[in-house]
Amino acid sequence: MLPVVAAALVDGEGRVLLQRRPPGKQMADLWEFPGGKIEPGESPEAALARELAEELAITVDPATAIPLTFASAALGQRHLLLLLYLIRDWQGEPRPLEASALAWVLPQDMHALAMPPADVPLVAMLERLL
Ligand SMILES: Nc1nc2c([nH]c(=O)n2[C@H]2C[C@H](O)[C@@H](COP(=O)(O)OP(=O)(O)OP(=O)(O)O)O2)c(=O)[nH]1
Repeated sequence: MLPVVAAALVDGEGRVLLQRRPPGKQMADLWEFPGGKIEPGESPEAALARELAEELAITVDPATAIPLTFASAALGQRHLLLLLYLIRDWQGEPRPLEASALAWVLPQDMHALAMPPADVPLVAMLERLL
């Protein structure tokens, strides 16, 4: 089992921040929610704050991360459990420290982007929940 946390960072217009996976990585060039693997002993919220600092150079208070929904999907030989959190407050302007690009996208417009298979039901949930 691969536990992963990811963030739906939402701006005042209801757009969500996506990042593009860089070339050379697994699932290169797909658009994903910022986040990553939970390390042993780490809480999901702490992992999320750490990943957002590493990937976007923003500061998030783990206590303000709101559990939104999750995805459960096969990923090669492993099984991905992706916990998606809603984040409305952060400090700093997101910068693509690891991604090849960032984009603010309305959930309804995400269908036009190539995203990991596990993210497809998450997009449908965002359309209903945001
Ligand atoms: N962050 C993120 N990961 C996703 C999404 N959808 C999805 O299937 N994943 C997968 C891709 C990766 O296998 C895993 C996330 O872990 P990661 O981002 O730390 O993995 P990675 O391969 O990019 O990095 P690494 O092994 O070099 O540390 O979850 C998503 O929307 N956001």
